[in-house]
Amino acid sequence: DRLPTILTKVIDTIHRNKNKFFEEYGEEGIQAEKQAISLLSKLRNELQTDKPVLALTDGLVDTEPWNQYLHRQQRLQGDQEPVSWFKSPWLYVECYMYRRIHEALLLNPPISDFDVFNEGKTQSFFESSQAVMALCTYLEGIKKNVEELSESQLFELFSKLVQVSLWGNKCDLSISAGQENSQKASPLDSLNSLQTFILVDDTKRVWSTLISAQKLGQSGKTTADRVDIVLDNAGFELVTDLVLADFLVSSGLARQIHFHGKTIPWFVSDVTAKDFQWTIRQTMASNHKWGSKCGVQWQGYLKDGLWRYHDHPFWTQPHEFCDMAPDAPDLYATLQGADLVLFKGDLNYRKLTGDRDWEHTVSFDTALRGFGPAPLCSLRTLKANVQVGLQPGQGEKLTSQDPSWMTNGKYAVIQFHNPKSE
Ligand SMILES: O=P(O)(O)OC[C@@]1(O)O[C@H](CO)[C@@H](O)[C@@H]1O
Ligand SMILES: [Mn+2]
Repeated sequence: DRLPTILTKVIDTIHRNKNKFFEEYGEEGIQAEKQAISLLSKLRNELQTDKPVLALTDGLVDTEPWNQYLHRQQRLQGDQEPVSWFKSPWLYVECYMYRRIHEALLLNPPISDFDVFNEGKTQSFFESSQAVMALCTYLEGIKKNVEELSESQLFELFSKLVQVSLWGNKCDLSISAGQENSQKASPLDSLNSLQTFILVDDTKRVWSTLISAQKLGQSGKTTADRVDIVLDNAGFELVTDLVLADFLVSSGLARQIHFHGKTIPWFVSDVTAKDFQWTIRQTMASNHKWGSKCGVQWQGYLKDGLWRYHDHPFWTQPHEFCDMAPDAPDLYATLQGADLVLFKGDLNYRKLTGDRDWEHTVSFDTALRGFGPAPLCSLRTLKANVQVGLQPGQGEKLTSQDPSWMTNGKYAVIQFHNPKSE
C-alpha cells in the first residue's frame, strides 16, 4: 500500500521543482525532469501490476551486485516464472524500489543528484526544533560536571540517552508514506511512561561491554576505543544519535565515534552525507545558545577526527547482514574495528534477522545467523512483523492486547549480541 503512494509523491516532488531545474539548467533541465517522471511512472506501473523485476542499467558501483542479487532470487524461486514484485520477498523489492528511483534520476543528468526526499527530511528537522533544543540544553547541562560523575550516575545518563535515541526512531517518514512525522515535545519527559513499551532491554549488557573495553588512552584517561553507529533517519532521530555520540565522547566512555550513513536517498528519511553535514551546520546556525554550542562542538569533533562519517554501498543493497562478510568484506572488516556497533531502526533489524517469520522466542543470537563483526546492539521501534528474543508467552500476550504491536511503532527493543561470548 505504501510504495505506490511514496512513488506518486516522488513524481509530484520532481514536477514541483520544474522551475528550479529550468532556472539551473535551462531546457535541458526540463527534458531531464520529463524523462525522470516518465521512468518513474513506468516503475509505478510495473510495481502495481506485478511485472518482472528488471536488471539495473545505470553502471554504478553497485549495479552488478544488484543484478547478481536478482539472479540469486531467480535461482531461489526456480526458473519457471520471472522474479516479480508481488512474489518476491518484501525486503528485496522494497529496497529495489528505492534503487530504481535513484536510477531514474541518475540516468537523467543534469538532475542526477537531486534528492527527491530532501524537502521532507529538512521539514521534519525544522518541525522538531523545540525538541532538538531541549535535548541540546539537557546535554550541555550534563557536560558541565561530567568529570565528577560516579560510574552509576554515568550509567543512568547513558541509559537515558540510549532511550532517547531509541524513541527517536519513531520519527521515520517511510512508515507514514512521507506524511509529516516529527517530534514536537521534549522526549526526556516521556521516558518513564514509555519504559513499559520496551519489550527487551539489554542496556546493562551494552554498558558492561563498554566498561570492559576501557583501556588507558593517550590522554592518560581510560576509554573504549570506538563506538560505531549505523544511522537510520534524518531529522529528529539523527539529532538523538548525535547527542548520544557527544555524551559517549565527552564523558570519556569512547574515544571515537564512527557514523555509517547511506550513499543514496533511501527509505524516504534515511541519512545521507549531505543530510549529516546539513544537520550539523543547521544546529550550529541556530539562534539558541545551547543548540549552536552543540553544533559547533559536533563540527569540532569531525574536524579533529573524533567523529567520522562513512558510507558504503552495502547499506543500500537488499542483503541480509549475515551476507556482509562474504559480500562486503571491507565493510565487515571496518566494523570489526569497533568495540560496540549500534544499529538504529527497523530496516536494520529486518536485515539483522533476515526479515524471517521467526518464532518470537528464538534468540537474537540465533536469528543473526553468524553475523557478529563486534558486540552489537539494535535500537529499534517495531514497524515490521519480525521480532525475536521474547520470553515464552510474551508475543501471544501482546497479540491479544494489541494485535498490531509488531507494526504500529509503539513498542521497542534494545537488543544486544556479543559474538565474543559465544
Ligand atoms: O528503518 P526505519 O526507518 O526504522 O523504518 C523503515 C520502515 O518504516 O520502512 C518500511 C516500511 O515501508 C519498514 O521497513 C519500516 O517500517
Ligand atoms: Mn529509515
